[in-house]
Amino acid sequence: MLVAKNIYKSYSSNGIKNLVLKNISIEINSSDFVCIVGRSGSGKSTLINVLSTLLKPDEGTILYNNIDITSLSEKELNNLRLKDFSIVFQFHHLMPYLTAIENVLLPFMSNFKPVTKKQYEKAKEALAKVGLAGKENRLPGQLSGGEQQRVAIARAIVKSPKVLFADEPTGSLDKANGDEVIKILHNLNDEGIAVVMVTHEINYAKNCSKVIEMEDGIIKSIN
Ligand SMILES: Nc1ncnc2c1ncn2[C@@H]1O[C@H](COP(=O)(O)OP(=O)(O)OP(=O)(O)O)[C@@H](O)[C@H]1O
Repeated sequence: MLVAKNIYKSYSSNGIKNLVLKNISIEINSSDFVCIVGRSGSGKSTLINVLSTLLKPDEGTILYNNIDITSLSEKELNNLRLKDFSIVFQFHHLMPYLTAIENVLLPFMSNFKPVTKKQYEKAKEALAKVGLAGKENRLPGQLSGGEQQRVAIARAIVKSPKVLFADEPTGSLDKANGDEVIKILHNLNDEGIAVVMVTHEINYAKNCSKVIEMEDGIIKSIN
């Protein structure tokens, strides 16, 4: 479904080019739960950002259902991100003055039309899926850190994406809340969403269908 071929990515600052991804090739299937692991600075976040289209690679192709998404226009990329790809970060990035359900409804608001009853029901369903039924009308500040992250996951899945990218989704959580988030991601994967996750927590990589180990910008191993 997602095939990255010969990806190179560098950052430039003060005229100095830092090559961070060096000839990366990977294949992600629709049923995969992929974990990207590796030392700090090995290029994990850069890789997930390139795969999820947040960053453009310098070289290489990324085929999504046989379409090269590296050559899409910004408008086409936005469509892809709204429809098929979704992203969860280490920090939840919720709007503090909107309730949980209003935050989850945000992806429906990109066309400035009023939210429909069906969309509201979908948002409620997404919150129930992450174990937050009954807490729809709480503000983020009235939820625990783990619950806030689960609202962010509900927001990411409300439009039924095909691929969910998660960059250190448990990074700011304690073990119990981190475990809960991982369980939710596995449930979503069982329901048919491909998951691509960066994690420092080697235990969380154990139940993944693919573990990609990064080292200094190259893939050290794929298991
Ligand atoms: N926006 C940027 N501009 C310049 N250099 C960057 C930028 N983002 C990352 N880098 C550099 O690219 C390299 C890889 O960073 P990246 O964040 O992808 O690694 P990582 O494996 O995710 O690290 P961590 O586990 O610490 O989050 C690092 O040397 C980092 O300093």
